[in-house]
Amino acid sequence: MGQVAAGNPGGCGFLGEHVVRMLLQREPRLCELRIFDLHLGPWLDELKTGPVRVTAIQGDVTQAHEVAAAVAGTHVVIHTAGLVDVFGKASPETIHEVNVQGTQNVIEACVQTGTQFLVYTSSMEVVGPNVKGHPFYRGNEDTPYEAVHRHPYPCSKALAERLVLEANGRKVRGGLPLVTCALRPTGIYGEGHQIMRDFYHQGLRLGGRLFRAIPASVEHGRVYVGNVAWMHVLVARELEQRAALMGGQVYFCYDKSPYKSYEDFNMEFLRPCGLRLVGTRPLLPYWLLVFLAALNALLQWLLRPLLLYAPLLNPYTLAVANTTFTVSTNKAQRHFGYEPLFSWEDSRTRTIRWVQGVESSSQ
Ligand SMILES: NC(=O)C1=CN([C@@H]2O[C@H](COP(=O)(O)OP(=O)(O)OC[C@H]3O[C@@H](n4cnc5c(N)ncnc54)[C@H](O)[C@@H]3O)[C@@H](O)[C@H]2O)C=CC1
Ligand SMILES: CC(C)[C@@H](O)CC[C@@H](C)[C@H]1CC[C@H]2[C@@H]3[C@H](O)CC4=CC(=O)CC[C@]4(C)[C@H]3CC[C@]12C
Repeated sequence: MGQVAAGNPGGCGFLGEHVVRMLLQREPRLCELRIFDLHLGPWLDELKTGPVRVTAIQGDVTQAHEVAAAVAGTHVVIHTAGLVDVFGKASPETIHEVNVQGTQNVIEACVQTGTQFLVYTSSMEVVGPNVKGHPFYRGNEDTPYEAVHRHPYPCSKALAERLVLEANGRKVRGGLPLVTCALRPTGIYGEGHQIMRDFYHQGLRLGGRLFRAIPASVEHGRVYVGNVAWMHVLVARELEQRAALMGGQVYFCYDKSPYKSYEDFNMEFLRPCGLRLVGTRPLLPYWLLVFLAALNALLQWLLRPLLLYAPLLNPYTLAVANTTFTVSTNKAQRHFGYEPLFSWEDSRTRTIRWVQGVESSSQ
């Protein structure tokens, strides 16, 4: 692959920023990087002084013409843009419009303008946990699992992923085949993770304590944002040479992060920052948590005309947190030589430092 011009819809988000920085640090053939996002970050300005031509484009993936203009002339597109909402902040229609129609617009832009390689950030949620609460224990890309969803977010990710995979092989302008690939991160953590910041602030408000709501036995797969970004860069690099093997494939994003409950895993970073998790088992019975989650959903609906009430606890987040979902796979290693760039110890240290930075900035 010669000189590379890459496009990154969603490049200003939590994952997107790490993908942008990883591309600039570790892709020597990159000559131009276009960052397309609804909300451009101020940090982009510091990137424009380097050897790579960095272009920040403010735009909306739901607007096909804006996407086409941004994609035209690129060699590869890394599509991380999305509405990551499981808290009821956006309507189901908006989630669908951004995540599904927006992805369709990215695909069509590649076809119409001749971009041959598309990497899509999918999600573990395409698989599960399903509405029946079936555990997915150390599963891989081929593990049979009844992927049944009702929530708008997982539904939108599953639809978008299917569009991307079905587009593999379509002829783009110029007659060459489009080569697509979807990456499925499990719960991403690291510098910039808003939910981790929310948990930290919640703990500060509660006198340095968080109260266990989920049994420690319920394990949730997590992956460090730097390793997810690295996997995206590797796929963007290898997709051309390994098109026959990788085209139309899905890959879970994984690293050496330990399998723990969502709350215990968060405490790996919050405990060194002075918080403690109260209770070796859930302090409230599950039926009461279900009631409180339903009450939050009712309050959100009643208050919507006045204000946005979107707490962490709602029926969906409780169900997901309470269902084991862990992956164990090496498909990415087998197909394109992926090895995590950051060890668990390094990932943990970097995340702790970031939370401590949140601590100092909020004092
Ligand atoms: N955060 C997580 O734990 C996981 C995230 N993912 C996926 O990774 C991707 C990135 O997620 P995060 O970085 O966590 O989310 P984020 O919300 O931090 O970033 C999403 C980015 O997309 C942009 N965006 C949203 N709507 C847009 C639109 N209409 N037009 C253009 N840009 C738009 C946002 O401005 C933001 O910069 C998403 O596709 C998400 O589904 C997958 C698995 C886990
Ligand atoms: C209030 C308690 C029940 C608390 O434990 C709730 C935690 C809850 C906010 C998180 C538990 C599992 C998370 C999701 C999981 O990591 C999978 C995801 C994949 C994505 O593509 C986007 C984010 C998320 C849905 C993630 C969101 C936060 C949780 C539901």
